[in-house]
Amino acid sequence: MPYKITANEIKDGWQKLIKKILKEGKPIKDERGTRTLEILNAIVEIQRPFRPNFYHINEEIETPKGYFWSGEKLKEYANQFLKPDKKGFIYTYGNRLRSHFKVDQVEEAIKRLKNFKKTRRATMITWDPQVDTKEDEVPCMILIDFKIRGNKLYTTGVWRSHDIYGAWFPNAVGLAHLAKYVAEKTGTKVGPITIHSISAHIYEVNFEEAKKMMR
Ligand SMILES: O=c1ccn([C@H]2C[C@H](O)[C@@H](COP(=O)(O)O)O2)c(=O)[nH]1
Repeated sequence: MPYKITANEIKDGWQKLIKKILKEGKPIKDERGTRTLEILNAIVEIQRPFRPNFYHINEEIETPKGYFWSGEKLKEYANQFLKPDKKGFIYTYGNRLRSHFKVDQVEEAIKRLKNFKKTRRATMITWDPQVDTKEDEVPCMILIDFKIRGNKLYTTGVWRSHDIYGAWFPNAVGLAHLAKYVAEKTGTKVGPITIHSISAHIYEVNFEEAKKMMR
């Protein structure tokens, strides 16, 4: 059975998911020989990824206290979701979405949403079978989908494999920034963001930090 979590903000969704894995995760050794605790098919819905303020400017995403992803580093990472340039990395999500396949999937999705608001076809992928069936470092976020319903933009991301302590939070912030961009371009409001992690795991080296973060 999938695990369903609903949260107001990204930070709350992350904490609830960590708790779930620490409590119910099964020990799995991955193909690098590293120990993890894992649950399969964790689906987290974040209802308000951005905390609105009175004037709707400088909307904020709160970072968990003491967490190593924050400030400029987090902003820079989140921006990568929108940048076509992979800047020497093996892959980046922005590159896969906007340039790698010789099509800007973000702009194409926006076009479809503008042409027909309730379209079910505003979907983007990152997995390139030509490359990713052979390489070791391959994208974890595989698919992003947008739906407009009631003038709200619903964003869904699917991760084949998700490091919940080390990467889920910045990944979610990146997805939220992408959603914001698409919402602005389509004249909609950022609605819920749903993150489906097929393998949701925490590495053994992070167990203690993860527990501390829950206090
Ligand atoms: O955006 C990313 C990129 C990587 N990872 C994590 C997931 C896994 O812990 C690891 C990749 O290992 P494999 O699933 O490829 O073995 O990196 C993420 O969580 N998010």
